[in-house]
Amino acid sequence: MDTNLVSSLIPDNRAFKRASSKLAALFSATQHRLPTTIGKKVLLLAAIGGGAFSLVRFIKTKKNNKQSALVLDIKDKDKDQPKKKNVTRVDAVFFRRLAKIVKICIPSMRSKEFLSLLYLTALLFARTMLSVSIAEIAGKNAQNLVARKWKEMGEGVLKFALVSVPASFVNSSLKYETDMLALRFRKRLSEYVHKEYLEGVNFYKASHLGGSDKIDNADQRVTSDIEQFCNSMSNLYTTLFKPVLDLVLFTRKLVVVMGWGSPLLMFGYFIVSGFLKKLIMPPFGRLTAKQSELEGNYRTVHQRLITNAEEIAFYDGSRKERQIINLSFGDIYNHTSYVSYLKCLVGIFDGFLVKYCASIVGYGCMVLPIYFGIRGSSGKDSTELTKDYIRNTQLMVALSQAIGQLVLLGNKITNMAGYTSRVSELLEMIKSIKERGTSQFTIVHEDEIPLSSANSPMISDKYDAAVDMSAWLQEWRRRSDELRAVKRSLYNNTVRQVSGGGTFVEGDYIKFEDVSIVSPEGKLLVSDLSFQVNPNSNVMITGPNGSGKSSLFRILGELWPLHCGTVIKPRKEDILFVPQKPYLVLGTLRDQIIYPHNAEDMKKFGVTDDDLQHLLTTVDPNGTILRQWSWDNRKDWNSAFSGGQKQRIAMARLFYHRPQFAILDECTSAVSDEVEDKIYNTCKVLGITLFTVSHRPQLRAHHDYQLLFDGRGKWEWTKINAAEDMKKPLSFK
Ligand SMILES: Nc1ncnc2c1ncn2[C@@H]1O[C@H](COP(=O)(O)OP(=O)(O)OP(=O)(O)O)[C@@H](O)[C@H]1O
Repeated sequence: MDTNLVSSLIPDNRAFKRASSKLAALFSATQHRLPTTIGKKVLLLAAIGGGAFSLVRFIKTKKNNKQSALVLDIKDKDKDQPKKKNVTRVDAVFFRRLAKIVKICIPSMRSKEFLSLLYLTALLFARTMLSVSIAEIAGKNAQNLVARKWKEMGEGVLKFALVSVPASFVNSSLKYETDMLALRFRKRLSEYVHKEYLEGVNFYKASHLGGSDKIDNADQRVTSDIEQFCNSMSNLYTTLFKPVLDLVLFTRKLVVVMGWGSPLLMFGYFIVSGFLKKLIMPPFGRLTAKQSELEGNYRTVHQRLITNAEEIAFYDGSRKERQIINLSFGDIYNHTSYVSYLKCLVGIFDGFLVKYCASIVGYGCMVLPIYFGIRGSSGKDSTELTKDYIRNTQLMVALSQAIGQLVLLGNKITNMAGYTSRVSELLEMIKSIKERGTSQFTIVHEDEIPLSSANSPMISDKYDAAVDMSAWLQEWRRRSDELRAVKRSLYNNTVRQVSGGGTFVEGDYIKFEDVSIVSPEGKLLVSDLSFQVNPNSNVMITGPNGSGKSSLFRILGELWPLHCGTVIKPRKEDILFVPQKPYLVLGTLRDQIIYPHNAEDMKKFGVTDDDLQHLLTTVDPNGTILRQWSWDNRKDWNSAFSGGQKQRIAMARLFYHRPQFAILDECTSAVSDEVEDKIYNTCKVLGITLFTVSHRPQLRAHHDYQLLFDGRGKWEWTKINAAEDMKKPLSFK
């Protein structure tokens, strides 16, 4: 502020005059330190450079954000479904939805939440009253100080100390009550959602039945989104109530001491700046909802990793899963940096218009009546003017803060619109599921199947259905032999950390020497196991439930430590595990076959979609999969495929990788005997040596040896005589 203007307001105060002239001297010294022209140039360059840098960053951030939205579509979402309406604006829909949720959070006037709201209101009211009285005391103290009235000054300080006790209590209680209100809202809303979501089989329908009722990231919505919504609602009440109350009280006070002119000027200013702000405001509601969705995706991919940890570990799928998780996090990173940047831009605007410009207008409002000597200021002495000045400054600052907070409230409300839409969608979808409960699914006729399915590779021009399959499989075997070295380069397994007391040795065959299988809980499942499997001699493993069949593979796959003995086995990438529970990765139909490879790996190996089609047709001759989906289709494959289709996909994956050894852990139980025979014959043609866990005697026909566990630690290794043993039960001798 102009120091001369201040001095003129307080003409008798010499100390103040001295201080202000020192300040003015300091100011002018700083101004003259740089030659003016150079200083201006430097400032101009800095401003242009800063502006250009900000612009480039803004464009870059915006571009990144767009790319991520295009590339990172990794959600378990059916793209063929029509888009759900997603309203995240602050409009009538928002207020309607908000009113519905508020009704759930505050069910009655006698509810805890309503009482909590009343208490919070009383605290807010008390805080404003205390602020007004602190402003009065501060003004009086300043007056007494300037007038050197030490006794009154002492009383003033004492009053200040007395007021500070309830002020501290009120401030801390306000924070506590706001948090508690949010927690109470969350309890109500969560319990309501739990009741609806877990009623009957709603949770199943919500996550497994497709269509517009399908809830994506239900867990994220129920846990995080509800919490965020309740926090923002509780905070909104506090931040809305305070400025409104301040506005009324401080305006009243100001009108008494300064008349209507100054407050009206202040209001006018904020109405204009509020309008300007609305013009430039980015769609923060939609961006907040998007942020929650991305956080939900990120949570989902981590959750999938935990749920399917064993299957992924068996497939050695960490590389692919890392890509998926990084992609999902990258999406969050890009989006968050874009939103932060927009917030920064809006913050610059807010700071300029709402804080600094408002202060300038405030000073104008305060100084002009004194300057022109209106409202009785002309006859006042310096102590009176100092008192007025300090009191009016505090009132004006409080008023401008109150109006500023109301203008800034727009940011909070748009943010809240995002959470409101996420929570409302959840409630609306659950309601729709409940209402649809007994309705039937609509039959879609062949000619109504969407275009993407009509493009399915089954009718692709390139695919030659009449090709001689056994010749094609021989050719595939030759090609995959050539590719083995390239595939090996994908994994860096030469140095392996082996935990436990036993030894792993690399070899061209599988051999167990005096190996005991011990469970993580220390239970001895099989003791001193010794056998050898050479290439092209298949082994069948049988035994009662829980006898340690899968555990044998956990050791072979190095998921469990080797307790004792020696295991000789080929490199990790030469053994493929096909677990009991077929694992389906997030991604396209193509990704399901080539897992844990990705599309780039497949291209690198020279494998085409037609090759994949041949492989899939081997296990799915009627085309139950390819007639429905094309290679680029993305689905929630766990729900989309039937049990048998999942197993067929797992087998096509086995043929794609064509390892030297394959471990089949009861993974053909859901396909017909005919398809099962076909699968085993194809493995023979491709030269895959099998290790099969099965309880079905007829599978002996495809195996050379049998390893039998008795469930009490004993085992038996026998040569299979298919003709004799076919009908024998699979029991210990
Ligand atoms: N992660 C684990 N922690 C503790 N115990 C485990 C774990 N995994 C398996 N077990 C135990 O090890 C034992 C053998 O399990 P395994 O899965 O090898 O049985 P299985 O012979 O394959 O049975 P099934 O025929 O039912 O598949 C079981 O008693 C099981 O409870």
